[in-house]
Amino acid sequence: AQKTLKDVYKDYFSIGVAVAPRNLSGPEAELIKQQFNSITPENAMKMGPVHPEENRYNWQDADAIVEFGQKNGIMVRGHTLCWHSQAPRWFFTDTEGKQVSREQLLARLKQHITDVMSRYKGKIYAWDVVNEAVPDTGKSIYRQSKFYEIIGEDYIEKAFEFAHEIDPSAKLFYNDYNTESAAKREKIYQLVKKLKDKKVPIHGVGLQGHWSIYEPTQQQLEKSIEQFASLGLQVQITELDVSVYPKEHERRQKKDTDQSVYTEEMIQKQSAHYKMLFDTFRKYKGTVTGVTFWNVSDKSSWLDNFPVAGRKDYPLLFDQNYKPKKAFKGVVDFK
Ligand SMILES: OC[C@H]1CNC[C@@H](O)[C@@H]1O[C@@H]1O[C@H](CO)[C@@H](O[C@@H]2O[C@H](CO)[C@@H](O[C@@H]3O[C@H](CO)[C@@H](O)[C@H](O)[C@H]3O)[C@H](O)[C@H]2O)[C@H](O)[C@H]1O
Repeated sequence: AQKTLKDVYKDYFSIGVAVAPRNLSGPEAELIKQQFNSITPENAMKMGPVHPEENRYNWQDADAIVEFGQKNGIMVRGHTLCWHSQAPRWFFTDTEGKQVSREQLLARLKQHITDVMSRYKGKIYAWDVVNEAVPDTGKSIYRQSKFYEIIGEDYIEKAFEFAHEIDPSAKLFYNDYNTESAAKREKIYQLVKKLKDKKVPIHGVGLQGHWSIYEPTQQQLEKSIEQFASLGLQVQITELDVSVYPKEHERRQKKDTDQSVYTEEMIQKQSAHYKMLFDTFRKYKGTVTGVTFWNVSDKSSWLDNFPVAGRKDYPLLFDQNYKPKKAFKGVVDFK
C-alpha cells in the first residue's frame, strides 16, 4: 500500500495541513484524511474573520473545521489569537472612532482570547497565541503594531497569560517567519527568552517555513531549531511550503522566473530540498513536535499570485490532481 505522511511520521511528530471549509469535502477531504493527523484553519480563526464586530462572532467556518477534525480523529491547531494583520479595525477604536486606551485594548484582547479559547477548549491542542510580533529590520525586537503602540511590550506576555488561564492544557506558541535569517532569529530569541525568564506560560516557537528551493540551508535550519530548543521550548514547523521561485530580493536577479513553468530542474531541486528538510526534522525528534503544510496541494496555494500576480507556484507535495509528487517520495522513503 502507498505510504502516507501520518503513518511514516507517527513516531516522530504530527503532520498537519492548513485548511479552509472548501477543502473539507470531495477529493481534498479524502487526501486530508489519508495523509494528515492535524489541521490548522488558514483564516477562519483569525481576529477579523472570527470577530468582525465587538459584539458579533462569526463561528461558522471555524466550527466546520473543528467538527471535521473531531469527526475524523484529526487534531486541530489554532491560528492565531493576536496578530497585527487581519485584525478588525473596531479593535483599536471606540464608538466615536477615537483610539482606545491601554486598559480598553487589554480588556478587548482578554475578552477575545477568552471567548475563542473557551469555545474550543479541549478541542485544540496548540495555539499560535502571538504571530509575527518581531520586525524584519531595525534593532528593536518589537514590531511597531497597534498592540505595541497602545498597550506596550507587555501585550505579548498578557496574551499568553490570558490564553493559559482559559486552557492550561493547550500548548502555546510564538509564531513567526524568516526565522532562519540570523538577525531575525536573534531578535525572536531575545523576545522568547524574556518571556521564559518572566515565567510566562509559553511552550514553543513556530517556524512558519515559507521557504523556497534556494533557502534555508541545513545549517541555518539546525541553528534555529537548536537556539529555540536551548530555552527548553519545543519547535513546530507551522506553515511549510517550498516555492520553486527565489524570494523577492533574489527574484530581481533572476528575471526569467516569472513564467509559471514547472521545470524538471525545479522538480529535482524541490525534491532534494524537501528531503533535506525532513531529514533535519527527524534528526530533532522530540524537539520538533509538529510539521504543518500551508495548503493541501498545488491545486491552490496562497503563493499563487503572491508576490507576482498571475504567477502559478508549485510549493507542496501533492500536484494539481492531488497526486503525490516526486518530492513526496523523498519525504516518505527514509526507512
Ligand atoms: O501570508 C501567508 C501566511 C503568513 N503567515 C501567517 C498566515 O496567517 C498567512 O496566511 C495567509 O494570510 C493571508 C492574509 O494575510 C490570507 O489571505 C487572505 O485570505 C482571505 C480569505 O481567502 C481573503 O479574504 C477574502 O477576500 C475576498 C476578496 O478580497 C472576499 O471576497 C472574501 O469575502 C474574503 O474572505 C483576504 O483578502 C486575503 O488577504 C491567506 O489566505 C493565508 O494563507
